[in-house]
Amino acid sequence: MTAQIIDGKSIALDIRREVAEQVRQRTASGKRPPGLAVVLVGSDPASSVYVRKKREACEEAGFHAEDHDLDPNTTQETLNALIEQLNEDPAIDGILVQLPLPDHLDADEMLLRIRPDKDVDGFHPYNVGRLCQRKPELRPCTPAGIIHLLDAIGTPYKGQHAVIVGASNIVGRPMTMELLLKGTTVTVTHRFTGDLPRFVADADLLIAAAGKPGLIDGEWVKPGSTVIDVGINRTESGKLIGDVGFDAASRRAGWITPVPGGVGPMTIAMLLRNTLEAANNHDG
Ligand SMILES: Nc1nc2c(c(=O)[nH]1)N[C@@H](CN(C=O)c1ccc(C(=O)N[C@@H](CCC(=O)O)C(=O)O)cc1)CN2
Repeated sequence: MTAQIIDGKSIALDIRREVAEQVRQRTASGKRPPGLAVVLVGSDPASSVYVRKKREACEEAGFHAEDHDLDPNTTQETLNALIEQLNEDPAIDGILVQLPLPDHLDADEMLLRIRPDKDVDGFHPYNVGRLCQRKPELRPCTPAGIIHLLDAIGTPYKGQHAVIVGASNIVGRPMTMELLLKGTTVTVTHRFTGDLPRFVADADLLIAAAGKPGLIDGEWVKPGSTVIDVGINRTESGKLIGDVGFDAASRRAGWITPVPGGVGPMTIAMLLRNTLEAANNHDG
């Protein structure tokens, strides 16, 4: 068997075009464009790439985008004050602070200060709680993007066993909630899980989000399953690879996402969607 490739890049482009069209209609009817503030603290190379991509996507969609590039030594007080200012700014519908923050800053404290209706990352405890309560409002972008991909390939969800590798706040935990909402049986594995190959071999739906290159041997993958690889790891030669051994996995799986060009572009597309949703909510 050779897996079919889930083309996240192309699906994300379709979403971005749809968002741009809705922004065009908004502004044609006299409404202001959605406003997104993108905050980057420091100059971590991967974060700088993601932030640049987010800013380009905003511009292309016709958003009002504000860049806030802060010094790596920025204090918690300065970051908090910026968030207060953006919370009060009527031109800003969404606030995104790129993670991870430098070690001296407390991301949880920062997230608590973002107004939940402007939390387009879906990381504020209010939005996390709403998702857990089965009443999602602004949803974390990467899991929402993965659900979009799974919908696009006609995933049956109910009766399926999903195995999520990695229990991060950004992917693993909200992904669990998204799949529970769909009626899927979910197992979450993490760094203390023994016998990972046994869990992977039982997964109809494998979500690999550990951020460890090649952690999952493609030979473990269940034949005919769907493999979603969230890992984006740069090798010494500069190549991007996922958490799953792609060649062997794609000989066994029914569907598989590539790295790059799979989940990553969906994260950005969903950020645009969330910002448009926040702007529509702010119209009153
Ligand atoms: N505030 C946030 N911080 C982080 C998030 C997030 O959702 N919100 N997620 C990740 C990183 N991330 C978004 O910020 C992200 C990761 C990957 C991509 C992407 O487009 N990847 C491309 C390859 C890009 C490259 O050349 O390196 C791909 O996979 O095709 C976009 C966004 C952590 N931080």
